[in-house]
Amino acid sequence: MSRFAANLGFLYAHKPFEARFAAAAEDGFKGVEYASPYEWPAHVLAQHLQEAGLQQVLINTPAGGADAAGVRQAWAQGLRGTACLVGQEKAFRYGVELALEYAQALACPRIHVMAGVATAADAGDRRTWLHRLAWAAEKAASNSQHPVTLLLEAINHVDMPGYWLHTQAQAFAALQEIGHPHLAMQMDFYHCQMTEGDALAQWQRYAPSRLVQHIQIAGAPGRHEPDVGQLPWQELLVALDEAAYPGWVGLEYHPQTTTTAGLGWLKQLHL
Ligand SMILES: O=C(O)C(=O)[C@@H](O)CO
Ligand SMILES: [Mg+2]
Repeated sequence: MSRFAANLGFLYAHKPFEARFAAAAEDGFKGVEYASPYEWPAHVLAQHLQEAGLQQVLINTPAGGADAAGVRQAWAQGLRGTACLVGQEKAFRYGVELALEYAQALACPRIHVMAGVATAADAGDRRTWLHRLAWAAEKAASNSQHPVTLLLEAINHVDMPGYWLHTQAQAFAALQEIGHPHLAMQMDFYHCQMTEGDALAQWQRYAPSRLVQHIQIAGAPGRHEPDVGQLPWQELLVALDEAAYPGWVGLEYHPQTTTTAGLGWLKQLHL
């Protein structure tokens, strides 16, 4: 299962977080991703990765907060990133710098930069978003020991109402406008299917640009295993092969029963 990564925020959810690394390795995964490493010291997570023989393939910037306590509370407070929120300059910069520190400690090459949810108090601003992404990309590029690629992910409004970045077209236009080699696209086929209705067509539209550098997958609707629902998951995996997609596919779904029992769709691929 060389290119499939277990999302430890979603999979093995019945186990304590620390135990999910070994569980993923036992199921044959070589890579893991999770949105928020910030509840644990980076060296503790690095130890879990090393003991389980896993690579960290993706983390997110914090959901919000301009200091350590703020970062820990942000998700529960309903924050989902700060990049487009005008009033959140300090939190945005703090979050990017913290994410870069964690990425280096975990040898993680990709960071998803969360855009934020528009509110009545802060509606979000495209120019602010683009300007901050350009600043963050320069930061990500400037660490010669561990350069990182920053990713933009469109998230659907059923799961995350008001999320600023919700279409592939928005992400693609921003990337073209900024044109920075350390900025790329994270295409989550579940969100794609929920918002645009045709994940395969979206993949075919954006694949030639080579800007899609991380993929996530779940069945739609429902966000269970890819073979539950209408997602054309087999055609999508064939299309990734045809395009020689070199990256990871993160399994970001809520298993219907247990994670291991629900891996039949993957095992049948004989990887
Ligand atoms: O919700 C998703 O989809 C993600 O990939 C997360 O990173 C956002 O929390
Ligand atoms: Mg996702």
